[in-house]
Amino acid sequence: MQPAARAAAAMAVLDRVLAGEPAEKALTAWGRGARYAGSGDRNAVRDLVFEALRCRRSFAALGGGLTGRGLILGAMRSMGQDMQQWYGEGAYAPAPPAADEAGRVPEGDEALDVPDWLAPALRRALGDDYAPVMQAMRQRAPVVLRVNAGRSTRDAARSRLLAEGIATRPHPLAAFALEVTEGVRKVQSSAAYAEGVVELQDASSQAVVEALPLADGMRVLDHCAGGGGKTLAMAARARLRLWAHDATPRRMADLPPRAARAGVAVTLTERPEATAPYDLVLADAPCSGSGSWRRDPEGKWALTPERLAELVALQGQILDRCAAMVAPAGTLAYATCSFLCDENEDQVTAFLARNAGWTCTGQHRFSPLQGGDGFFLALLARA
Ligand SMILES: C[S@@+](CC[C@H](N)C(=O)[O-])C[C@H]1O[C@@H](n2cnc3c(N)ncnc32)[C@H](O)[C@@H]1O
Repeated sequence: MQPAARAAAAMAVLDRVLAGEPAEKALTAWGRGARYAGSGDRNAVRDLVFEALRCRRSFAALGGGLTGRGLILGAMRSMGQDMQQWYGEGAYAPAPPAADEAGRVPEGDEALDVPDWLAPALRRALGDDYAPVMQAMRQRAPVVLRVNAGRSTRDAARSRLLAEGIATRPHPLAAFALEVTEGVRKVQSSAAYAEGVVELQDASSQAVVEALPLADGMRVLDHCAGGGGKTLAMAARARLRLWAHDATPRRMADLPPRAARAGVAVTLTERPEATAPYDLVLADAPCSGSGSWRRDPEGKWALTPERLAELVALQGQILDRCAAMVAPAGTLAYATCSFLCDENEDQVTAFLARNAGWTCTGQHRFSPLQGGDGFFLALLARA
């Protein structure tokens, strides 16, 4: 496909997304109908779509409207290009911009691609880092691997990956983190991945697990396990007795094969209370996801004040439920991939006010300026 045809395809996919279809679904539907598209074309269309979604507000301003066409026109203009270059590319080239598609230069929160209603809460949470962090959230996220300490050292894993055409460099945020610098698309088909030497995991996610007080022999519950990224990272840190729970058990469907690949044992449970108490309970709670907007840009535009209030209430309930399962002198670790104080520090303050006999022994914020997603971790100790 010519660049013009790829741009036209991205416009059509974006129109479906703007009409309410999830981006992955819209891309799959386009891919099924585009048998002529090779893997390079599919990757290029996908990259364009996700870039336009990360920068939806500013590109719509630059491109003269919130449509698939406006977003791609805005993307071109943000790179100092215009559709002129495509006019020779035949029938698939988008039509030249009309007079009412001139667009305008975005300013302030519009230029930072922040929804107006969220800007005050993000400013409060991020302070002087607000603008640089929001700029960072407009960029594509790095691909980071976690070396499985049970299978390899970081240096040995780097050599293995390099032999398969995947170049990496150590990531400063976590001891076993490697950032992929070349060969990103080869990772999931590599032998190193298939044999459990490496897993895909954001650097802040890894740093959160490194900050947990884990030791051999501990009984540990991952209460919001999802696909099990943190479950497996915890298993790599110490010899634990490990349980994983999720309110939607099918989200854990990949966990048994991933655990087998990594060579660790995890028990999935629908009734975590039945095997309580635990020395440590991790509540990696459902949240706004504001810290991972680079990976899930649709989440930025889908969030509403009502949904945020629901999430804050749910986080409080999860914390209280988890607290009841922590053994005396044990730890409740509360994590979110959110920037917002409502979901982080304020949630901890409210928990301590509701629950006597607990103290907060540490709070950490991980910033995208350190190279990972935005994350928050609070360690709560039971007296
Ligand atoms: C942030 S994700 C977890 C990501 C996961 N820990 C990882 O590292 O890959 C939050 C998870 O919480 C689950 N969840 C939502 N409500 C829950 C509840 N009330 N109790 C337990 N899990 C819940 C969701 O299904 C989702 O999988």
